[in-house]
Amino acid sequence: CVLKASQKRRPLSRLLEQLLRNLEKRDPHQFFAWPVNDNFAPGYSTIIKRPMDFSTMKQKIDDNEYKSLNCFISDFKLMCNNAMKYNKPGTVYHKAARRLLHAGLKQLTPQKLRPLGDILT
Ligand SMILES: COc1ccc(OC)c(-c2cc(C(C)=O)n3cccnc23)c1
Repeated sequence: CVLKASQKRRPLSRLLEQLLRNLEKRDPHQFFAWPVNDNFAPGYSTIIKRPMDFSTMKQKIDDNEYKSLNCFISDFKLMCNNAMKYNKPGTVYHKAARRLLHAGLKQLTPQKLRPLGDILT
């Protein structure tokens, strides 16, 4: 069937959605799936000035807010670094963030992304 213009996804959006799905697989407990709630994380919104989570990244893709892959990667790093700032080392969340950051950046290396071709230039 022919896609209507409104259904056509921009090439960058399609790529970012694929990368996001792969990153989400590294968060099996879904600690990063939604915004962190101050009720479960006392003082979170005073300590973390720029919260980020996978659902917000998905919305930014849908709203075409990411103009480049680097902006997407910056939000991913921000999300993980927020967790390593708020949660003490040794906590389940700090460890999950460090593992997620490490695994995620391995998926986002130029070697892994080069096969996607000129979509990134
Ligand atoms: C225990 O189940 C959940 C479920 C969802 C969460 O965040 C979306 C979190 C969560 C995620 C985080 C993070 C990422 O810092 N966190 C910090 C303190 C207390 N809870 C959380 C935990």
